[in-house]
Amino acid sequence: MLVVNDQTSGIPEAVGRWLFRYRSELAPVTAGVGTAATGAMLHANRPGLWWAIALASVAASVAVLRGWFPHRLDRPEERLYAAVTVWVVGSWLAAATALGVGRFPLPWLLVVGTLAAGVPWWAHRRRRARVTVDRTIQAWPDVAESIGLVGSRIVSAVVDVWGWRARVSLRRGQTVADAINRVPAIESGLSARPGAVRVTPDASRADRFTLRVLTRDPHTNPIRWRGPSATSIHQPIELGLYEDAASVRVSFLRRHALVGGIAGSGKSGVLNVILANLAACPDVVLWGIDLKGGMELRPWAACLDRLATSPKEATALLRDGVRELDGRAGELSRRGSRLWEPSETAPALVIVVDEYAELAEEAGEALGYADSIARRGRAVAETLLAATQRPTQRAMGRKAVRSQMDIRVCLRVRERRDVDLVLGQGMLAAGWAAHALDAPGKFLLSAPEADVPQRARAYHVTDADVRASVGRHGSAQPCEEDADVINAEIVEAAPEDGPEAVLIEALRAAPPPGLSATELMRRTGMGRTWVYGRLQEHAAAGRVVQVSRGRWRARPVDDPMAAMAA
Ligand SMILES: Nc1ncnc2c1ncn2[C@@H]1O[C@H](COP(=O)(O)OP(=O)(O)OP(=O)(O)O)[C@@H](O)[C@H]1O
Repeated sequence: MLVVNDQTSGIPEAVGRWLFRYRSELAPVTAGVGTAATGAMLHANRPGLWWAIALASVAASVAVLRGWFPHRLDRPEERLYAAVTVWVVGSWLAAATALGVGRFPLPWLLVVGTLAAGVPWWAHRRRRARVTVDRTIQAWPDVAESIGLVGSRIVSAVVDVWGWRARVSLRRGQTVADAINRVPAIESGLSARPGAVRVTPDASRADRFTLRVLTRDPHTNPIRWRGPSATSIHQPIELGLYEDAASVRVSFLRRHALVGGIAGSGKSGVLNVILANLAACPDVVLWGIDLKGGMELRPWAACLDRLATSPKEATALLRDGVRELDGRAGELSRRGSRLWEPSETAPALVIVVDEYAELAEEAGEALGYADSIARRGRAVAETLLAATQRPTQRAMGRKAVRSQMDIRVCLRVRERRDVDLVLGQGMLAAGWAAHALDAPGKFLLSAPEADVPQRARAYHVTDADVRASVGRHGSAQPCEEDADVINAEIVEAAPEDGPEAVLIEALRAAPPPGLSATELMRRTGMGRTWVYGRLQEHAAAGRVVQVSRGRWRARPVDDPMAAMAA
């Protein structure tokens, strides 16, 4: 008897629990039944109210359509659905109030209307996601217990385009590192796909973290590059997109950068994005070192003032980089300033080194120069941008280059411990799981403006994009001018000897595409500042023209543009 009682009391409870659990799915049916009951009640008590109900339903549907309420309906298609539903329900209710719920064809209309309105409701992705989140919040205490985060709570949760995110509060004594170490367990506890969960520390509270569950990977497809985001080194460069579609923006002004990742992880792809932006900045001069025979950087040759493809050239390039640095430092101290502000006439110098490990192996002497630039280059806007597979001590040389890298772009690494190698000690434990990145171009960025491990994917710069960039920003092709017809004024301005005489002679004899500032520095033996200073003065006096970005020559006498400028 006692058993029978237990069973009978258990059935309504189970049904109640089931109804409550599936309340969202049952909402159209509940609304249909509720509307019929209200119609029956109104018809029995206030049948004359039908016109007020009809008017109210029109007013309410207009208000919904205009977005006056409810505010969480932020998409036009959702508002349209809600407005039509309100109007149809209101109209049916008005008819039922006047005529009675049982009058033909009102019952049939109610059934058909409930099903018709139910289909979009049941199919709606955001609603289903919301329901999943609600259920997850309810089930979290059990999940937390089984994954070893007993006592943690979901404080709030929102659904987004790719899944949902929640703020999780930890029990006293638990840390974000505990959650990070349990990411695979969380995925299992939530029955999510492997790789779907992200745990991000909360910068303001050590006992909280953001849990992100991606039902779909936003980075499945390559993201087409949309053109340069910067026209000056003073502006941040957009490297790609985070998983929430926000762009990854980072400033390269006065910062050395390291791009690390296994072969095929997309290092050259990231370098291409950076180069495509820097090439569009007239206040930047680019030098390149590519000891893989120029395979990666040669397509950019026309945008590089110098390209070294052999150990000897690389050593000479970095040695000149140090000379340039010294020249700039001297110039700064003469001016009494602390920082070199890059401009078109005093550009920043960025030295790009593809596969830095080759440099360490084949041009040991060059490492000393690179180290010097890494330590002293920031103030004078002379920086390194290095890519390498594994930035070990051996690959980076015994010098301090790696520790000087302010920007770290970490693509996929093979082993967990390589995360710390690229990003710095302790980063793996802090949740920077670069070993779990699963497609080329996916990366984690550590920089002064990016201190949380958010996955991003670099823009995909195609070969055609590189060609277009080089065509737009590279040196001009030789033109048809007669190189011997030059401005007489520059000849008159020439002193008998000294660097000024060498400079003028070089500019006078320059071929139509002009000479780069680097070449002029080499010929005169003077620093960049001196060369640019002289060029500016001659250009202001109309004696010299800038043929293309960073290339100069004496003004031809029959150059009408130059004559106008003069
Ligand atoms: N952001 C990206 N989106 C999509 N595909 C990319 C992206 N970056 C690179 N890839 C593709 O991945 C492949 C490898 O890229 P990449 O050559 O840049 O890798 P890497 O790390 O420089 O390799 P290696 O060390 O061998 O030079 C290429 O086929 C490239 O097209």
